[in-house]
Amino acid sequence: MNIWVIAEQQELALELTGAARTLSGTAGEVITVLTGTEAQAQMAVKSGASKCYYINGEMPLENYAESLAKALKTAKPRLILIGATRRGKDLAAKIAALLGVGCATDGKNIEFTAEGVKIERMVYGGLAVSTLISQEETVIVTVPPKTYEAPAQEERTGEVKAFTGQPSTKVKVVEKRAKPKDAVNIADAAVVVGVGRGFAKQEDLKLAEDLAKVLEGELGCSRPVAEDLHWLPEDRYIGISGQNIKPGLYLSLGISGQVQHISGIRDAKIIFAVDKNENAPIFQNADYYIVGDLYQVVPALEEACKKALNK
Ligand SMILES: Cc1cc2nc3c(=O)[nH]c(=O)nc-3n(C[C@H](O)[C@H](O)[C@H](O)COP(=O)(O)OP(=O)(O)OC[C@H]3O[C@@H](n4cnc5c(N)ncnc54)[C@H](O)[C@@H]3O)c2cc1C
Repeated sequence: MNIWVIAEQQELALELTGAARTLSGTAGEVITVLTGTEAQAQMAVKSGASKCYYINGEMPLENYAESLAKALKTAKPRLILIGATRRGKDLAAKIAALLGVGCATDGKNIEFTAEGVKIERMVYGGLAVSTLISQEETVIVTVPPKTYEAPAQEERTGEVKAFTGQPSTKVKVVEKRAKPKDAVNIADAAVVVGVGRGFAKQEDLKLAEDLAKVLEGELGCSRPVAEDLHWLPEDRYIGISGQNIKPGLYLSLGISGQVQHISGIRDAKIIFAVDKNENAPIFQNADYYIVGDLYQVVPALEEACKKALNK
């Protein structure tokens, strides 16, 4: 089975290339297209790509929809995996329309079966799983970061080429400025301390920061803390429209636990929640919890952790 992978982020390109290699078996071709350098493309080959095209130009990925669709029309892969970043989702919709094929968003547990390509997707904000079988000749699936593990790099050879298709856009890039971004990616943190609207003031987040420091963890938050209150950067909010995290420990402080937040913490190994409302929905998803005022509980937790960890 031939599979194309298209991703704008290096790590995601490797995750999807590894998944595609497993799905296609040794005989199938895996063609990866990534935005990046030749060296990054070489890494995709070592992750299982038979060929890798790199796009190292000025234009964002979605502007290559037409030229990529042209290449895909000729190649006719059975499956096209596209990294579900904002740009990737835009690109997937455009390519699906140009090729006239179906597009399943946020897919996981993808399998080739006798009936077709089986794809699982979370629906209703993560409350249910829908299973689709695509019997089309080609199907597009967008896959969020961290759905698959990036494989170990192996000594492999494959073709690496600059993508020659041109971007189609009337927009001209006049200047590029890096968006101020947190150096930390909470999706990779082993311990995440999540803060919610249970904190009355921004200064009070210091309590959570201190606890996170003792636990050598990172601070995450609910969406309103980042988007409405602007107390933390947007790449720290967790949930269906934010980050999916997979820490060993997620410590939720003053977060009610609405389904949109829970969707991002489902893969945490241990969820520990603190909320003053004994009926807070977060408790239904927590392994351990304390009903109490976080202004009293968090300093006590910090002390207890310091003692337990000899800090
Ligand atoms: C389309 C859509 C997408 C969304 N996506 C996301 C998403 O990705 N991520 C996300 O987080 N949200 C998302 N939301 C918002 C979500 O529905 C909730 O509104 C949000 O998660 C609530 O944030 P919160 O728990 O911090 O605040 P609240 O719901 O207000 O909860 C605050 C909690 O703090 C507790 N509390 C108050 N004071 C104290 C105290 N002193 N000590 C202890 N506990 C205290 C309260 O009992 C309460 O449980 C989305 C909503 C929509 C409609």
